[in-house]
Amino acid sequence: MLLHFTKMHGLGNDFMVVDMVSQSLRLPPEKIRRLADRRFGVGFDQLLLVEAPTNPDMDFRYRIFNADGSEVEQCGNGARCFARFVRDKKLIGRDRIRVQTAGGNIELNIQSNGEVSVDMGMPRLDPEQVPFNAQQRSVTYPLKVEGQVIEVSAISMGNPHCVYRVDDVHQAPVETWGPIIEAHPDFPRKCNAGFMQVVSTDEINLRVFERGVGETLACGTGACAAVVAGRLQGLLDETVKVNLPGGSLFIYWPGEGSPVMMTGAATRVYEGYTRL
Ligand SMILES: N[C@@H](CCC[C@H](N)C(=O)O)C(=O)O
Repeated sequence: MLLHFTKMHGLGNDFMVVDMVSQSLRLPPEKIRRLADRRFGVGFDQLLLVEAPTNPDMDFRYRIFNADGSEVEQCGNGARCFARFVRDKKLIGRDRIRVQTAGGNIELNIQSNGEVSVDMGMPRLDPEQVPFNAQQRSVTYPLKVEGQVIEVSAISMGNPHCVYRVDDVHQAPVETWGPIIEAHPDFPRKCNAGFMQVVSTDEINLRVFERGVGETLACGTGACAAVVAGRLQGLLDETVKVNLPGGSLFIYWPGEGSPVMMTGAATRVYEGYTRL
């Protein structure tokens, strides 16, 4: 059987996007891992499925699978690509698109310059919502990593994030501590490990070791979580430029009680068919 897909990326965080409204197929985890393989398959960080909504107030259901085959709740860079995909394929005629995800409903807005703004919803800050093992909510929490105790933020953007502030992202122990933090027992559903350098009150540098993938060139939900973490620590303004290895995003978060807004590029690379 042939599967039709579109290869897209958001700042180098790359996706295989599949229209499941007009195609029907089963993609078990071992098949997803094979497709994600950069030598034996198409190669991607996440597989994004475009489905009909189960909630009549929504336009689509957006499902996300990591390269390791696990289904996850949210993906920010993927959301921007999702918007471009459904618009370019004429699956919808509007630039404002409401999407249902396992991590909550989000709203996507395609702008006249082609960039996409996403209302990513409210950050979840209570430890049980992340989920994170702590007795009570705090701005930062101690976390034991390789015999050292570091201070981190634990935030859910629909999916779990740990944000650790470093002096210089280029020197940060992303390759060594990333996998340890990702699988840390205090994050019972694992987490995406962000390493954030505050450059000024309106700019940060960020590297993210993503759950189920490894370090990616960009992570949209990671950028949102980092800005929330920085704002709660009193370090950042409402609008922050987030520099990731693959490019920059703009994140706007006025504070608690408000949703996080993310704006950035979404790029189509090519379309293809692959045999399943
Ligand atoms: N690349 C994403 C996040 C994808 C999901 C993540 N790896 C997880 O397991 O939660 C983004 O842009 O947000």
